[in-house]
Amino acid sequence: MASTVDSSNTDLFSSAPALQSNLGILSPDQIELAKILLENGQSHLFLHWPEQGVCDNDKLGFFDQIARLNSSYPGGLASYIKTAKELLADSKLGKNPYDGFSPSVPSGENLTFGNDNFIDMEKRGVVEARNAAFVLVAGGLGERLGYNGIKVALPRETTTGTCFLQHYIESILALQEASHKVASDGSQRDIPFIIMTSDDTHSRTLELLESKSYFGMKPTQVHLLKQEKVACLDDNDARLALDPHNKYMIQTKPHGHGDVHSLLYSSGLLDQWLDAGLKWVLFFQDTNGLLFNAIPASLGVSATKQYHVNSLAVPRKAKEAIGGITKLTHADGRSMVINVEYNQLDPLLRASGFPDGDVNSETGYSPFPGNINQLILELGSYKEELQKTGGAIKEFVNPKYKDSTKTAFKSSTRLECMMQDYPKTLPPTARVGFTVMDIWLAYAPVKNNPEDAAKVPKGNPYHSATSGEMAVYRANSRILQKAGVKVEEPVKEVFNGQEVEVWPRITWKPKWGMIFSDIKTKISGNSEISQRSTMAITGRNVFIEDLSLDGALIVDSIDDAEVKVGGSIKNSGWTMENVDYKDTSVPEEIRIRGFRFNKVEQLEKKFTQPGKFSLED
Ligand SMILES: O=c1ccn([C@@H]2O[C@H](COP(=O)(O)OP(=O)(O)O[C@H]3OC[C@@H](O)[C@H](O)[C@H]3O)[C@@H](O)[C@H]2O)c(=O)[nH]1
Ligand SMILES: [Mg+2]
Repeated sequence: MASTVDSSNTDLFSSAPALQSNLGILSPDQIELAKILLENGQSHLFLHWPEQGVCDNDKLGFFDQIARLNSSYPGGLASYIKTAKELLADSKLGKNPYDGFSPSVPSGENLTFGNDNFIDMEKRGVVEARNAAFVLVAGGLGERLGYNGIKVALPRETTTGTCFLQHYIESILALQEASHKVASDGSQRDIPFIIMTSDDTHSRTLELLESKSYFGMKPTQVHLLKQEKVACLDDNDARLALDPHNKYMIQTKPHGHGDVHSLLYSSGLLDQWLDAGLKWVLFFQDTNGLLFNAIPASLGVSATKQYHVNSLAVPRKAKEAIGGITKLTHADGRSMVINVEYNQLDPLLRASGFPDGDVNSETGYSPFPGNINQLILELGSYKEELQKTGGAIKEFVNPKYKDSTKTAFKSSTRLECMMQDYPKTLPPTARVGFTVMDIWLAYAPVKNNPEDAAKVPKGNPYHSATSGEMAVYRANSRILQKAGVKVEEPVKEVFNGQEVEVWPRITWKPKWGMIFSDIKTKISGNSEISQRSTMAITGRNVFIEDLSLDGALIVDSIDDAEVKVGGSIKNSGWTMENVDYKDTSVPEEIRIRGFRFNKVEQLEKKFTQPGKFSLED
């Protein structure tokens, strides 16, 4: 219905005379949006508007943005403002969002790398992988890291320089292939890969994919879903904030990774996946170089236990910036197992019979497992739930108040939501579980800049570019140790003010070995690798047999070449040089690590012909 200004809303518009005098330039739809704003206490947005004829294009631009904000939020701006007022009032009162619930330590599935159960779970996971879709949430700016590029373009490790996105794609492709090999009907299916982006990351993510031919994935296999930002709020009345640089624009900020559910729901992909027979949706975050060490076994757990929701977790250090998986039991008997975010765990515990708050137990860890925000959801029940909720996730607000009167904010705030809050609306019959794995195997995110990382309490993980890379070498070294290789123990070194274990710099492509039983088939005899060594395997059929490595070795081969890597290899190798993070003459992705390699000498072998070879060939 075309809308005009009739007698019933002259009152409304007379509350904003500057807007009223401009109604002539607005379309009926825009007038409708203006009404929504005025009805919801937003007349301040027009106070500075000059008379009609001045800056009219800016005014129309303003309404373009309002239309976007209104259509991209379930229930529109009116609903956003209403929720904001309620949450801001609760926050001002200091209301505990977990009121009525008491926390306790939940019990979950524990996996130990390399034992029989782990190996069985990995094999089961590989069978299931062909029924999975992967969803990467990568809309965040990474403010804590402060890196200027997109985080998925950062090298996971600098021995090969492979970036996170490439590693993720190659891991999914390796799983896809391994899964087809064991599929009973032998049919082929491409595992869908979804990336949630935002205005901050979208074009750079797309450019990276296109410039690298999607790292070998079919472009049709990859879908980008862009999340929109939400309006910022200036005060407890949820008055929308104007952009400090443009008075005809609302300031916006990210709404959080919880948007992924409504985006997936509205994309129509879930129905396609169900029709195609898929069973699992796996969510993961932008910078965890160890993640795919944990995927096959935990997918196996989901399948075996028939979990609707399976969250991956690692032992958590008190006050570490990762959420705690908690059992919350309500006075009325309801209970749920859910992530309590790291900034809320301490106050929740203090308010409910744990006077010391978030502290380590006698094990040296928090009794609450740490959420690594890798979720495995069963597709059927997920779709059913989203049909009820439309993908809306419980929101929260986290204003930073100027003072104890809690009336003014230090800077504008906004509503946020988190993807791991998805189980909050599930019925009590839902099978919600979690799987705990070793930190060295499963979790090493890159979130903190060097300065903040160096200030992390002693013994807590740094979550920096330095620790993220060192964790890849540690995990690979330990996996080879378990497979029978004598890998020399690490030395401690300090980079960018952080003391880390430096293991031999061992890397391989996912297709070389995705699960432990595969890796073991690639290793035989008695092999040893010294601490100062570097070993990069980029070929598939590379077999390590009676190798003694003290230096640097790079082996690349085509799939049809079978290469035996053995004998004694000794050279000057690659040394590590300290780099200061403040030294802007060094590229940012290197200096945030605090070291770079000096490639003094290496044995580099490439096998480009089919056949059987050994290193001497
Ligand atoms: O609006 C957003 C915000 C974030 N994200 C993505 O969500 C992921 C996580 O973002 P952050 O790194 O800021 O998350 P945080 O470190 O604050 O906490 C997150 O990871 C650690 C877990 O223990 C926490 O429970 C979880 O919330 C990233 O991949 C980021 O790109 C979005 O896609 N959109
Ligand atoms: Mg964050």
